[in-house]
Amino acid sequence: MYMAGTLWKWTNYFSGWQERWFVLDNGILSYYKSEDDVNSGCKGSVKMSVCDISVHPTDATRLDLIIPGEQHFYVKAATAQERQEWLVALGSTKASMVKNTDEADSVTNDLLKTKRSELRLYCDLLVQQIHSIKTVAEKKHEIDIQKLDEVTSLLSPTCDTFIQTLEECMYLVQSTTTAMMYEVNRSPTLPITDATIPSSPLKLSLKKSRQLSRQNSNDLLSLHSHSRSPSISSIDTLNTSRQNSRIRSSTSEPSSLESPDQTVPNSSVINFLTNENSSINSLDRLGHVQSNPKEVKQTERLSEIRENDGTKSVDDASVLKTTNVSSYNGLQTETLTSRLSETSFKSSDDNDVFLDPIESRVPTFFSEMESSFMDLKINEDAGIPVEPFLDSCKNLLPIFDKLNSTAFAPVKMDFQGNIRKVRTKYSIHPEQFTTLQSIILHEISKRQQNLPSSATMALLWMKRSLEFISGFLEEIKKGEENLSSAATRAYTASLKPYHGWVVRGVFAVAVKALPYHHTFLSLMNPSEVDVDNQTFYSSLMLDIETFCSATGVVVKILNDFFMAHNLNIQEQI
Ligand SMILES: CCCCCCCCCCCCC/C=C/[C@@H](O)[C@H](CO[C@@H]1O[C@H](CO)[C@@H](O)[C@H](O)[C@H]1O)NC(=O)CCCCCCCCCCCCCCCCC
Repeated sequence: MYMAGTLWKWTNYFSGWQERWFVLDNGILSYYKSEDDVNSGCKGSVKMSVCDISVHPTDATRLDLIIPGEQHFYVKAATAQERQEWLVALGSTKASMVKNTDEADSVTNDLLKTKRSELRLYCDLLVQQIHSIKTVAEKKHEIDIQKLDEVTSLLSPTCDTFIQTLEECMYLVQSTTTAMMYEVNRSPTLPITDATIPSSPLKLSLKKSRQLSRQNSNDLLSLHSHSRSPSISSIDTLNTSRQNSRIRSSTSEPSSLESPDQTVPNSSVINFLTNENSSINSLDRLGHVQSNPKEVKQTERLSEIRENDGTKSVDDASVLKTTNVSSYNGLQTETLTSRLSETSFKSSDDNDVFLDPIESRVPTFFSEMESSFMDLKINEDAGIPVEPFLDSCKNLLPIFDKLNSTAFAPVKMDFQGNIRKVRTKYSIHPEQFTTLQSIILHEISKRQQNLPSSATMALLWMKRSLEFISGFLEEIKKGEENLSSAATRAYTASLKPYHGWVVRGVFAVAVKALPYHHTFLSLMNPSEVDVDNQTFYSSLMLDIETFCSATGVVVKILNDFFMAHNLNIQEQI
């Protein structure tokens, strides 16, 4: 973490507050007479890991750094916002240093010691077994085949266990190293790259970081905790909202709104993704659209039609989506896709007028994704397949680059880091770890599930992140045009309960860097179509609905699993 800027430091009653140039680099905060003096040595410095940070009770620009029993630094920023930026930088530097040196390290070290002694044991066993084989084999004239079989049969499982334990050691070391480097480098000033570990922090002065602010009426300092039951799953919200936006089934009677010039054809609306057609282009896969752009002039019109004609739609796509969730609850889960595909075919068969959805749709960020949660084939026992899940998450990463602000760097790194943690674990035993749940169960059996570097924790935070993303998109779909408000509401209902003040500060900075609604829509628009085109807007809203619905199923399954295994840790980070 690197940060530099002007702060006023309390000197004494005679000189009062003196303007100084402060630099936070590599866990050390140093100050200089001025920016020009940076190369001629600092006037003082403090190591963040040993000092406490406190804010002044009445002065919103002041913060105090205290080395217990030794030294006090009283400093003031130019504005409350600048103080907040310093608090975030200083706080996260301190948090990452303390975290790495303390709990994570000691737990992992203990585990590594255990693993090492296990390895020693298997090694001794191997030596003994080879010795036994040698002894049997040396008796040239009277080789006891049965005995030989017996001693050699032990070799293979011992070798397997040895290798497995060795892999676990490597996993522990690798993920801890990754986590440590990742934590140390975690900073709102890092460049957004796809590199595994960022090589060097991007230097960003306060002047520059102020430019990040584009749109927000939120007060950066409003970091107070909101109470919420974290167990409320987003699926409940999804189900409720879905009831308000039913989509007509192929068999439903035409509603009064279905005059020929304004009909939303049944089949096209219901034509969600299909397994069978997965090779066809993504527009087709997500082709749940109006028949003709002219026919539905506004998205409000579309929802009006849906609300009005939804009452008879027992069989419709929205109900089916809910049915999938109910099926999951009854543990009869089919794939979301196969269920929807049935509907798609049924509706097309039942309708004489089946318009090609491609004609009336335009691509969106979602329809262009190579694969997403809509494509997940959830097992009958609700098992979530690992690779498709990770790919669906990975395909969300480009959004951070589109948002194009360093303020999202820590968020992207965390999300990406978690994908990597799960993938690393999966790669140890791809044949054994077929579902996310199998990975978690394995970690539980090894008592690794609560380690910061565990795949279980990574999945817990990924689930919370997906709840955030879904909540954010739901807000936009509901018509919220202030992205800060949308993000804040989604955040309050998903991640905030688990964040302490430092991380809430990171959110506050990120939310300030959000673009305007119109810019956001253009980021979701991969084609040349005008972003103000109504068909684009309608396509996007429908794609968002599908995305949120499919994500909701996954989140619900994970929620239930975490609850059932007492893994839904409530602690704040
Ligand atoms: C709309 C954009 C707003 C962006 C703001 C998003 C919310 C930011 C929240 C602040 C996150 C700060 C970064 C890191 C925080 C971590 O400390 C925290 C905990 O980390 C976890 O610690 C565990 C214990 O050590 C460890 O085991 C685990 O591995 C580790 O993850 N992590 C988090 O809180 C997770 C934050 C991730 C948030 C992802 C949000 C994704 C936002 C995407 C914006 C896209 C907008 C929607 C468009 C969608 C189009 C598809």
